[in-house]
Amino acid sequence: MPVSLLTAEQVRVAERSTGELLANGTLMRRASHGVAQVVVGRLAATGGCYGRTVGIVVGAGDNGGDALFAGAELARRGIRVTAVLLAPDKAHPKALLAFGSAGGRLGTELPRGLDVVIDGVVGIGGRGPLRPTAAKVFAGVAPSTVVVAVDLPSGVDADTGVVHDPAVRADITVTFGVRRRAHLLAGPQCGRIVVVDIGLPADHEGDPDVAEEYAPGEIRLQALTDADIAAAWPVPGAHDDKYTQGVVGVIAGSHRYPGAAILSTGAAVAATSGMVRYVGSAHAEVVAHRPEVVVVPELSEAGRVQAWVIGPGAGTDDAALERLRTVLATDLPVLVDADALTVLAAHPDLVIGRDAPTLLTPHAGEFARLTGEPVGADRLAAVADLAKRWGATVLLKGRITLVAQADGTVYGNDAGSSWAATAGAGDVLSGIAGSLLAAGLPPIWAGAAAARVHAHAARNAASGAPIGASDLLAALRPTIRELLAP
Ligand SMILES: NC(=O)C1=CN([C@@H]2O[C@H](COP(=O)(O)OP(=O)(O)OC[C@H]3O[C@@H](n4cnc5c(N)ncnc54)[C@H](OP(=O)(O)O)[C@@H]3O)[C@@H](O)[C@H]2O)[C@@H](O)CC1
Ligand SMILES: Nc1ncnc2c1ncn2[C@@H]1O[C@H](COP(=O)(O)OP(=O)(O)O)[C@@H](O)[C@H]1O
Ligand SMILES: [K+]
Repeated sequence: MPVSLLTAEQVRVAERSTGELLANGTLMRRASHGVAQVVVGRLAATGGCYGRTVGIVVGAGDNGGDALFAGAELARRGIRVTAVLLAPDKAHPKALLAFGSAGGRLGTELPRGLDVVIDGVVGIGGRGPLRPTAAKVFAGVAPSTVVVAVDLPSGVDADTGVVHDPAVRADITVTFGVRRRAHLLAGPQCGRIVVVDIGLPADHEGDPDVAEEYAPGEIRLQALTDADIAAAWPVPGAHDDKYTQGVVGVIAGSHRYPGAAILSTGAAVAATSGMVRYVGSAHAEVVAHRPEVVVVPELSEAGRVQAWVIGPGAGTDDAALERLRTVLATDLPVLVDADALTVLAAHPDLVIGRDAPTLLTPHAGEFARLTGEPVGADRLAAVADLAKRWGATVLLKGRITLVAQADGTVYGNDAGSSWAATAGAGDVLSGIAGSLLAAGLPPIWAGAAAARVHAHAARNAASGAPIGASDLLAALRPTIRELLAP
């Protein structure tokens, strides 16, 4: 089941729904216990707890309360804990008392050479960047110190994932009950994310939607899991043949840029069974790499397909516009990428009002061409807005890929590494997503599943060293095998 990522307000609604547990502080005790356990686990794995040193940076709200209660628990285990209170008169009174009784010390700055620092400056109540006093404290933290953020790294916006400057960069983020949007949108800033069960309804009823109510058109952010994707991935059945599984047509590449055609068709061949057609002037090169691709130079000669991919390395001249016009006039799903997006930017009417599914796959530069302005810091709002205005599904590329449907549903994927930031990687993505579209997956699923498999393949191919797009392509089949039969 896709994982939901909630806004700060939705998290507060979920917390309020527990009634007494919130009012009597049980939730906070569970949350702080979770934080302490993570820190203990980390110390235990690297030599044990006794005599180790932990610093706590404490803000004015309940996030600081969590940190202080966690600090009390750590102090009782023989750890030397020092807390810096950023707003001493506002620090959570009960937590401060517990911290002092357990033997925790207060300081005006953090000791040097700490094993762990706990960021309890702000959580979902935070606004804007770290304030100067907090920034000064974190500036003195050594790179070898493990930074554990309570709920969110402070300075990261809970709803948009915008990483303000300065902000805390965490190695581990411990959160409570349900994931916040920033845990996906600012994944690299959060480090490893640990979700602690604090007894919110959503934890127990197996339904992450319990806490959520959405008005029509409101953004609803989710992440597909490997299990979701494996369940949806097209696998041929006993009565399938090459046609029944969906034929994808790829219009890509040129004499000048044959590589895009080879990468896109190669990915389409690897991603699903069935059949791949190719239209374009790189047909000889495509067949030389993949003899199973059925190639023709002209669109008018192409046989039937169930979805089109158009654009990678395909040019932006009048002929390219005509081909784009022709495929978008069909009632087939169409994936528009690369050069075709540049052409489309001048002719948005070709997509707006189209009844059949359309998947646009821009990187940030192409996105700016489509909308006339940069993506901006709030990528989620930007991609959801374009999808809504154009009535299309939009996949915005990057380390965090966001795929937005016109109704406000957005699937996000953190690639987990950035090895895919290499020329031609987008051509591979287009082939994967196109073949999934041809197999009948809705565009948001085709885009999100392709992005996740693409990211896994990049990581597998790289395993610690740089890759080119051909390496990513070669890793696709083993990656899909691993996904389907883990
Ligand atoms: N509800 C529950 O049951 C549970 C809640 N839980 C925990 O509570 C957290 C939410 O607590 P919260 O609502 O008190 O807000 P919180 O994130 O501590 O920050 C607000 C304070 O920070 C300040 N401030 C704002 N921006 C700032 C900045 N940039 N830099 C510095 N300071 C800044 C601002 O004060 P100001 O200085 O502006 O007066 C404001 O008072 C949540 O994330 C989770 O950890 C868990 O225990 C589970 C159960
Ligand atoms: N920093 C990054 N981390 C992870 N993946 C990335 C990063 N930057 C780009 N990618 C992925 O690599 C691919 C690049 O696509 P694109 O920019 O169209 O490249 P090209 O046009 O050269 O094929 C996309 O799938 C994108 O999501
Ligand atoms: K925090």
